Amino acid sequence: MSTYILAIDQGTTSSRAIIFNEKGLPLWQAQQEFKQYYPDDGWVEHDPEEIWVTTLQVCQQVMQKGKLRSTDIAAIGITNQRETTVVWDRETGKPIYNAIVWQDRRTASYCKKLKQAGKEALINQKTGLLIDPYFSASKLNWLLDNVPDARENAEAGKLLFGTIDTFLLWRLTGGKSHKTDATNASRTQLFNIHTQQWDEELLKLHNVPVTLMPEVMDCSAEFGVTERTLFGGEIPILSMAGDQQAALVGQACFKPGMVKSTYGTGCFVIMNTGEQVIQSENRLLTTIGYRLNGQVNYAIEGSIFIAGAAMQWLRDGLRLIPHANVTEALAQVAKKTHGVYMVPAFTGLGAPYWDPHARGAILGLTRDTGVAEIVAAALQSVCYQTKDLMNAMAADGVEPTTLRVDGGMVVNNWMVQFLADILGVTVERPQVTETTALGVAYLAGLHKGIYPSIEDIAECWHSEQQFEVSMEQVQREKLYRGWQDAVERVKSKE
Ligand SMILES: Nc1ncnc2c1ncn2[C@@H]1O[C@H](COP(=O)(O)OP(=O)(O)O)[C@@H](O)[C@H]1O
Ligand SMILES: O=P(O)(O)OC[C@H](O)CO
Repeated sequence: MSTYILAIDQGTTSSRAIIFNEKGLPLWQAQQEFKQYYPDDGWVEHDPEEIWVTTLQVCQQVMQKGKLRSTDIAAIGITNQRETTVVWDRETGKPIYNAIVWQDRRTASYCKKLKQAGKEALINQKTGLLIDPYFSASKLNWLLDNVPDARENAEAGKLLFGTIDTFLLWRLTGGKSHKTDATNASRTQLFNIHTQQWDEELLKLHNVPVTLMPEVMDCSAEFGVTERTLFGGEIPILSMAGDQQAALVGQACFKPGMVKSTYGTGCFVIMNTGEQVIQSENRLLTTIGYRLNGQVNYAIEGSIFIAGAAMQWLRDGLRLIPHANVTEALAQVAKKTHGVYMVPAFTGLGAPYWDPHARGAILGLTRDTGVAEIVAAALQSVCYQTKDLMNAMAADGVEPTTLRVDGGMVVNNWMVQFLADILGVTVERPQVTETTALGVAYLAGLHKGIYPSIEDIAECWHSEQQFEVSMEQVQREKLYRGWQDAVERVKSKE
């Protein structure tokens, strides 16, 4: 029996495919970036056709690299940028509009009205989420209200909704399978995380006909088979999970209290809380970590909208650096006591502030501030934001002792060391940092029987480096107070 798993990782800035062996080692990879569309202030869109084409191409490329045929692939797993919303025509498969990306803020006023109508407690109790443009429901409502004929066609049952996992599944199966998994469903704000059903009251609140909604499955399940023509034969699709939850699995955080933090475009800290549903009193999200055999494993999450994206802004927006990989060397030569703080609130502030109107700032500049200090401040902002989230978790009574990190930014040793120092906890970096793809490969392997249980998966996790705390408490507190002061200055007055 073949034991190769093809993991599709459809992220915010690129589509990736990786083939893993049964030991969880990546053998071949392919990646393609795609275009970001910013049609208006705070709007972010993707072209779903570009998402589909880049995804298909990276899958085909990775199979070519490994000289593999469809029969050599035991299963496909799909993991994806979450919340991003697509609506398409059931007959033609054509999207009615671009995908509205999770970062998009166009529904801020709709969200404000929901808040003013006093709906936050209801939404929070049922979905574990807060009212913010981040989640799919307000985006879906916008599409139905603003795309010509959309509402009429939706009510006539002609349209389908999906997050990116569902859209890709629909295309991969030639329009035969309209499904999602519980983790992706839990980010829509239309899914009741207690009953595990689409919630009638929430569908009504957001004015969404239920006929649009996909079937919700476990993360390891029979999602469908690929259309023969795509890869020269059918390949079963046996897992799906939102990318941050997939990383929780890829980091083998299976025990309550274990935390992973992923540093890609944004940063997402997730703690496993087991069967316990923790309703945060500090504006964190309750979400589904994974669902296996109908058994729900809950998690608590803090989401930061800008992490690696701050490096992209230094590179593309300010042209201060040629590439993100020079930031480590620059930060090393920055003055130790530079006093510069960057608050990268380009699209508002996420957890625990949830201020969609806040905007970014660089504070504490002096005549001897140079590129190195600004770069260091950008890297540090990501670490300070992680501390904000860890503090919120601690205030909710769940305090982590170690942290497992992954994502494109964690190759930066300077940043990871500062993270350990500012948090005051040991930070662990695994051997395989493509944990998102790995997680969904594990989930597919679980269904296929390659891994008999999650305990077998946990044995595949190996540390590459541990970063121990080397900063004095007094220094940590002083630096963090400076950050808190900087955040106060960028918060909106609304
Ligand atoms: N050496 C580095 N130091 C800091 N940031 C980096 C470094 N290398 C890459 N990055 C950042 O990591 C991000 C890419 O991470 P990745 O996990 O691929 O993101 P995503 O999945 O969100 O597309 C980019 O925003 C990039 O700026
Ligand atoms: O594509 P990433 O890695 O930036 O992740 C995006 C998140 O899933 C948004 O919630």
